[in-house]
Amino acid sequence: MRQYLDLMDRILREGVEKRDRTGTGTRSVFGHQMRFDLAAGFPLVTTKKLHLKSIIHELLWFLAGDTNIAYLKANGVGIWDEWADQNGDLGPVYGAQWRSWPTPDGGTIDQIAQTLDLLRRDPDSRRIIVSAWNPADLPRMALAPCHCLFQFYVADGRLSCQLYQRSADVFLGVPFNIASYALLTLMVCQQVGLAPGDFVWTGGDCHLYSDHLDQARLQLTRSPLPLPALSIKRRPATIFDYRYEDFEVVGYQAHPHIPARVSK
Ligand SMILES: Nc1nc(=O)c2c([nH]1)NC[C@@H]1CN(c3ccc(C(=O)N[C@@H](CCC(=O)O)C(=O)O)cc3)CN21
Ligand SMILES: O=c1ccn([C@H]2C[C@H](O)[C@@H](COP(=O)(O)O)O2)c(=O)[nH]1
Repeated sequence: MRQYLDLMDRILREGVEKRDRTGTGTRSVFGHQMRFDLAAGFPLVTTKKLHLKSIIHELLWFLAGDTNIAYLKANGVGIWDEWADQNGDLGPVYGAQWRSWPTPDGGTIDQIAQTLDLLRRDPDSRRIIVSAWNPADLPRMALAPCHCLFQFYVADGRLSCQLYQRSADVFLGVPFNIASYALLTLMVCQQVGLAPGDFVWTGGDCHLYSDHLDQARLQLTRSPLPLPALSIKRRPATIFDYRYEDFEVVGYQAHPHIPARVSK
């Protein structure tokens, strides 16, 4: 994961100080791209230990179209707690937009089902896109989508995915976001019968919060370890039928975890 260390290093060297919505303050660069060959290993950060558990459950929760934290809490995942209301609701965030984007006539669009259908029918299409950025719904969302648009691409029997992330908490959020989309791409590969290609991460406002700078510097003193592999133990009937137990990370070696405060 040299790519990830390079991004932190770039922000520390070139980043400008920038105030932000949360009041914490950041160092920020605008526009950055990283590429991960999914055939070369699963891109899970090795310079601090990450728990794939939260990442897997969050992705299954998005795919289920769920926007209430009850499922996450039931599985010991607390990453969305701070943003939920008294009933656990987050408003029409990722899951709602992915699975039931509202149409003007009162219907809904299942962007995930359409994406799998399009990948099978017309893999050369340049329109295989899922967008969570729904301006009409933004006022009702607890947090505007950060990973807001992704596109699939098929060439030489390999499936690639590119994400546009408009706002990137590089220390806490980005390791989650990379692993999550890498996992989603492997699941889609399995479903449509393609080999894994690249995951391309494109960031807009890429920032380190001012209370993450020491943690970032500590991480930069560490050497990346070989990437683990991600094994999917079963081929479920559809993209919506995966369970937590279907996934296993094999050979994950990592430096110790580095705690950090999340800005709200
Ligand atoms: N400021 C901010 N950064 C984010 O990354 C972020 C938000 N807000 N709001 C919405 C979601 C929630 N996300 C989060 C929230 C917390 C952690 C976090 O605390 N991670 C810890 C371990 C948590 C765990 O596995 O239970 C870490 O050390 O990675 C990560 C992503 C990503 N998003
Ligand atoms: O998946 C996620 C979700 C959120 N973030 C970060 C990026 C920002 O630090 C905040 C969102 O604040 P905005 O003012 O709405 O940009 O959360 C992330 O990195 N990944």
